[in-house]
Amino acid sequence: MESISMMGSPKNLNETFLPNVANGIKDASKITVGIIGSGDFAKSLTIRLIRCGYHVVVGSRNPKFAAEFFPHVVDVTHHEDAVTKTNIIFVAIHREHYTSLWDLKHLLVGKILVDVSNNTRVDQYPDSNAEYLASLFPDSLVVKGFNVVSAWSLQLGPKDASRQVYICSNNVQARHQVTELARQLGFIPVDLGALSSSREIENLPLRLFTLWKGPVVIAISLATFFFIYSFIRDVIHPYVRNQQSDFYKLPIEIVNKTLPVVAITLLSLVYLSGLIAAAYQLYYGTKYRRFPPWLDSWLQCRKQLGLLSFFFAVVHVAYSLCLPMRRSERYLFLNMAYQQVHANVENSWNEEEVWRIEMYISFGIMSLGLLSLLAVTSIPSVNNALNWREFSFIQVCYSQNNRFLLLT
Ligand SMILES: NC(=O)C1=CN([C@@H]2O[C@H](COP(=O)(O)OP(=O)(O)OC[C@H]3O[C@@H](n4cnc5c(N)ncnc54)[C@H](OP(=O)(O)O)[C@@H]3O)[C@@H](O)[C@H]2O)C=CC1
Ligand SMILES: [Fe+3]
Repeated sequence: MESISMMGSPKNLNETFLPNVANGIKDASKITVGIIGSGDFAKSLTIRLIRCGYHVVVGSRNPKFAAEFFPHVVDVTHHEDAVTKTNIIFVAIHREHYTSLWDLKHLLVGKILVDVSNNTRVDQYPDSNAEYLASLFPDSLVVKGFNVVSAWSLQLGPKDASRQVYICSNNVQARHQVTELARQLGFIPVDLGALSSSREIENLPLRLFTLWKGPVVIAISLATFFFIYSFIRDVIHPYVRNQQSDFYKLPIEIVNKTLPVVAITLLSLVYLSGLIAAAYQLYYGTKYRRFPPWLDSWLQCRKQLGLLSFFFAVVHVAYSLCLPMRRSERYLFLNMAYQQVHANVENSWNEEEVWRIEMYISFGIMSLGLLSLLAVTSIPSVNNALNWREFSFIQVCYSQNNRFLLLT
């Protein structure tokens, strides 16, 4: 069997050197994968590769010292020796040190170099690290991948860590081989095509809740606005007019008045974007015209707006359930009872008020139930399990839910 550990000139990449379990041609135990660098990533990747049956050769500047940190089955050697022993080499060093491999250029011809590097800032360099590596070694087959998994999650194993890895390369064969290797290591490879995607892949770990930023800012702005409005209306205004001090309402009542308004406003924003998009298409008489960027980003973050709406609704429910527990509520209740006795009123039953509150609570619970259903279906694994018809059904439930919420 032709193992990639065979020495010599560039191999024919049409011939895969990774194990193919399906037809039993290859055996992982006979395959050597190279890693340049002996840092955290190299150590974790080594452990994962060994667990999956691969043989690993590590290239280090100081192999004697580095060998102490690797299992004894790992061949820790000099860079030059390591790259001659394998055809697939993980470059687990930082971009600044790529040039240190320059002397190995002739040994790397036709070999797969997997660039796993990350940057510390988005778009830190004019070109991506993988493109830079490809420019240094134009005769090697550079593949970008594995940078989205941390050394920690590599060690934990596929069950406990994020499983998707994004892979791209200008060489289709090399890309397929690394994709297959990722699969063998228990990851879900996502093929992003040519190496030009590497910039996007390198920026992925640096993004911080990209789609959440806008909705969170909107939610906080709305909450602040409605909180100040309710505070002025329910606390400041009675104080200025009648010298009535209702400042005790601030922590619970005013907050609880703000929450449902924010929830329903966010929910309406979810649907408003769709309506505006439909109006836009009707106005221009075509669905093939691009939406303006603001509408595009609005449409993209509907899920986040919906989930934030759900969050505010849940917190509102928790606050509302706690309302009768308050000391202020008890005093007000006693005062009311006293006034009633004083006024000689025997029965204070108000049929209209009773019905209003019964309906209010019932609709509130139903709305929350339907909102929860929608929140659950937004979880990717649940969403993937639904077919198009089931998804539309949930959407109809969701629009009914809006009516419930408006009624409440
Ligand atoms: N750590 C992580 O969780 C992740 C890391 N990565 C990427 O993996 C790569 C390695 O990261 P990590 O292992 O954490 O880094 P480390 O700093 O732990 O290790 C880097 C390795 O590079 C080698 N090195 C250091 N200086 C030089 C030099 N001047 N010339 C040549 N080689 C040098 C060293 O190996 P030696 O002394 O044996 O030569 C060192 O062990 C980086 O590109 C990083 O972005 C990607 C995803 C996650
Ligand atoms: Fe309410």
